[in-house]
Amino acid sequence: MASGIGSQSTSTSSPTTIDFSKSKPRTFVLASRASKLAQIQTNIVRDALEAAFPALSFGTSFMSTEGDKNQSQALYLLGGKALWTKELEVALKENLVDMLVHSFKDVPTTLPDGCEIGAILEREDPVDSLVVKQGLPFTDLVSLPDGSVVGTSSVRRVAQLRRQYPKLVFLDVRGNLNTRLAKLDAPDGPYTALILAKAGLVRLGLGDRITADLKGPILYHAVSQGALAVEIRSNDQDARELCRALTHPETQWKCLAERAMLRVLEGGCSVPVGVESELTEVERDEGGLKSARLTIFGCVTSIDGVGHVSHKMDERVESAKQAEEAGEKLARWLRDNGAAAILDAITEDRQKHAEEATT
Ligand SMILES: NCc1[nH]cc(CCC(=O)O)c1CC(=O)O
Repeated sequence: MASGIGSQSTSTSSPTTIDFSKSKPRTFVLASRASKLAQIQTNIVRDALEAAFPALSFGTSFMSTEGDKNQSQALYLLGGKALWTKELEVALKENLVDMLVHSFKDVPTTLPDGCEIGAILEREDPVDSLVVKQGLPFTDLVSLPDGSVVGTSSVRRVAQLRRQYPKLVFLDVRGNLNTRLAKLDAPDGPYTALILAKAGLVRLGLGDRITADLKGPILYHAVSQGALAVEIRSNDQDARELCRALTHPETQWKCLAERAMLRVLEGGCSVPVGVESELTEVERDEGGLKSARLTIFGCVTSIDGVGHVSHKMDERVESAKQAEEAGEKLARWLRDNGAAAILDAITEDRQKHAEEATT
């Protein structure tokens, strides 16, 4: 019998009618990256599963991914690969684990064959936050002195902020959140401030480090930022059934619309695409979310911050699929109105760097 942490799951059957009370006991192993944030997020999902299915048992397993190991190369150049998910997906497919817990924004818009998103949990506040070095008096981006060094490894943040704050200097900063904050506060360190996702700080109990929240039009957040997703094997009916109970439909509709936009723009996790979405006039029935008005804003910015295309759409949607279609439509508008040229230039630049690195 499978039991304990990191144990191999032995159940491979997929019953057509699921009756967990009668089926053989099976421990569902949840897995994620090994960072403190990833572990906290995995525990959030495990707690939710235990609360919903008290008769079942759940274990956890943590591993490091390429994104954790490769701390030297700029994320911009590593862009487009499944940096934070690939090793985990291999373990999932080999039945070593059963459910992967991801920050949804780190999940590529196309999943490997045999894997699917089973659950999308309620989103934390998706905005980015400014975190100023301990002891400094600055309260927002405007108050930072000329030449201040702002740490972030995200091309989206750099591109959007360069446009509006040419006085600031942007510098890569890598490592998990605690490492980054230690680099920020180091007395002789270069950084005056960092830009970090609010959700990660809040989940780590570091919300008191937030100096200011940044949202549009100053900074549009990343696709799916702030939401957790659970990835499962497509043939694991039991896991799918469990996951269904965890999904927060409003978050699902918004995040799927945002991801559909990104997929059409053919960007990975590290392209300068910003988004904000909202559901209003929400109608519900016994089946859950029935219809809502989806307002979705999307933008694509060139790396130097000079080129910028944005658009906002508003549509009545009656399913997750229709929300995705709205996201796709927004992406096509952006592509046809200048985003294609910006993204092509980035692809070319990445290829140039890759060639230089190998010759
Ligand atoms: N790989 C970075 C990453 N992926 C998810 C989060 C934060 C949590 C979230 O967006 O759900 C972060 C840290 C950050 O961007 O500051």
